[in-house]
Amino acid sequence: MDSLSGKKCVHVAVGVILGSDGRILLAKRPDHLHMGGRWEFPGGKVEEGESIQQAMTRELREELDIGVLAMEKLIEVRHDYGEKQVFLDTWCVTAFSGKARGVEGQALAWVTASDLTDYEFPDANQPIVVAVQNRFG
Ligand SMILES: Nc1nc2c([nH]c(=O)n2[C@@H]2O[C@H](COP(=O)(O)OP(=O)(O)OP(=O)(O)O)[C@@H](O)[C@H]2O)c(=O)[nH]1
Ligand SMILES: [Mg+2]
Repeated sequence: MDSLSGKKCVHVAVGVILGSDGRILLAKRPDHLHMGGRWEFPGGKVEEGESIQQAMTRELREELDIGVLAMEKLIEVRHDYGEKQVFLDTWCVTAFSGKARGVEGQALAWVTASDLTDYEFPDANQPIVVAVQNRFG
């Protein structure tokens, strides 16, 4: 809990998943969720007692049925949505096992770093897109 605002800060594991051809995996958020209909980097909330690696591994197994083999830190982004604050703990997933599929029925897209600007992301994601383009663009 953020003691200044009293608003809960949600710690989110965000995965920039790199395919073997250098493209990046995006997933479409279901319409009924927060920021629904926008494209996101797969991931989800870090649970109590979990490390970021454990959370990323669990979320990407649940959402995409892949196994995280290697990840490295990219950027930390804090954003206030008004109704909630998010801490997007963003890592590049540089190696994974299996073939990604949208386990929850979500659409997936493999996108080059330079094409990321064609996609509509949640409001917090702009610094992530810039960081990805700086590193891989
Ligand atoms: N996964 C993900 N979440 C993001 C991104 N950008 C962003 O603002 N978020 C926000 O982070 C929060 C948590 O993400 P989530 O909804 O994926 O959490 P989750 O998988 O644990 O789902 P759940 O709510 O069903 O437990 C949401 O409010 C979401 O809008 C992003 O690129 N990827
Ligand atoms: Mg999620």
